[in-house]
Amino acid sequence: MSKTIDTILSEHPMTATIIDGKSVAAKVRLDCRARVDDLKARYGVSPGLAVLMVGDDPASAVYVRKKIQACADVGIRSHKFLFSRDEKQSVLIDKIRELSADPRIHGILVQLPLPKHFDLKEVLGAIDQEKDVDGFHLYNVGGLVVGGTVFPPCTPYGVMLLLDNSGVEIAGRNAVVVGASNIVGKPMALMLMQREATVSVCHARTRDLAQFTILADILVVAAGCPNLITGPMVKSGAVVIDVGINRLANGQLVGDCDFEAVRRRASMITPVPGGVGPMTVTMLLVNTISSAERACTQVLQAS
Ligand SMILES: Nc1nc(=O)c2c([nH]1)NC[C@@H]1CN(c3ccc(C(=O)N[C@@H](CCC(=O)O)C(=O)O)cc3)C=[N+]21
Repeated sequence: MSKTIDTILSEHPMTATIIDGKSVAAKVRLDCRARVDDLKARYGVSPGLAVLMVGDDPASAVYVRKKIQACADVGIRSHKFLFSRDEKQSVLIDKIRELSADPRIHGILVQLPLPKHFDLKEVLGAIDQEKDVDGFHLYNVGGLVVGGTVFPPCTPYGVMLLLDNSGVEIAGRNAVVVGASNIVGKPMALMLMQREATVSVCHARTRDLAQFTILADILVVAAGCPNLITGPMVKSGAVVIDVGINRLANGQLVGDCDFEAVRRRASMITPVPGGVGPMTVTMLLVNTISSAERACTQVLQAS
C-alpha cells in the first residue's frame, strides 16, 4: 500500500526548499520593464512615483533608497520629498494634494512610520485613491475586504506572488498569520481568505501560539520578534513565509523564525534577507505601473 504524504513526511525530517525572493522579484521586474517600455511606445508616458519621507530614521532611509533604485532599474521616474521630523502636518498634506493633482505622478507613497504628532489617517486620506500604490487608503482597504482592490498592499501582494510562483495550493488549506498589523497581517489574512484558505490570525502574545501554528499548511509570520517561531511549532511539510525583519545587536538581519530549526520541518521557507523584502519593493513598481496604465487608458476612454 502506498504511504500517505503525512507518513512520508514524519519519517523523513526535511530540509525546506528556499523560496528565493530575489529571483522571483527579478522575473517580475523584467515584466515591469516591458510594461514601462510599452507605455512609452504607445502613449509617450513614463510612470512617475512620488516618495515622501518625514524625518531621518536610518531604516526608512535604507528602504526609500531601495525603492528609488528599483524604480530607476525598470524606468519609473521617482521624485523624493524630504521633510524634517518636526514639519507641520499641513505642509505634508499640501504636498500630497499637489502631487495628487499632478498628472505626471501615478503613485504617491508616504514612508512609514511617521513621527508621533502626525495623524496617520488624515495623511493617508489625503492621497488620491487612484494613486495610493501602497494600498493604505481606506478606499483600497475596503476594496480588499470586498475582494479585488485597486492597489493590493505591497508586502502581502508579494507574498501571494511568492506562493503562486512556488506552486503552493491555497484553497482549502490552513493558513495561519502571526501578526495583525494594518500593513501586513490584516491584509494578508484577507487575501488568503479571498483565495479560500482557512485563515487564523494570531499575535505574538497569543497564548499557546504553537497550538495554532502547528495546524498551518501555510504559515505567514509578521510579528517582528526574532525566534518567535521555533522548529516544534511548525507542521511537517508546511510552507513558511517569514515577513519579519529584525536587526540584532550584532548587526545581523533576521526574521521571526529560528531559521535552521524551522527549515528542518518545513517544505519551503523564505529567508531573511532575500525573501519577502525584495518582493515588497517589486510590488510597489507593479502598482505604480498599473496606475499609469489605468491613467492612460482612462484618458483614451474619455476622449
Ligand atoms: N509607506 C510604506 N510602504 C512600505 O512598503 C514600507 C514602509 N512604508 N515602511 C517600512 C516597510 C518595510 N519595507 C521594506 C522594504 C524593503 C525591504 C527589503 O528590501 N529588504 C531586504 C534587505 C534589506 C536590508 O538589507 O536592510 C531583504 O529582505 O532582502 C524590506 C522592508 C517597506 N515598508
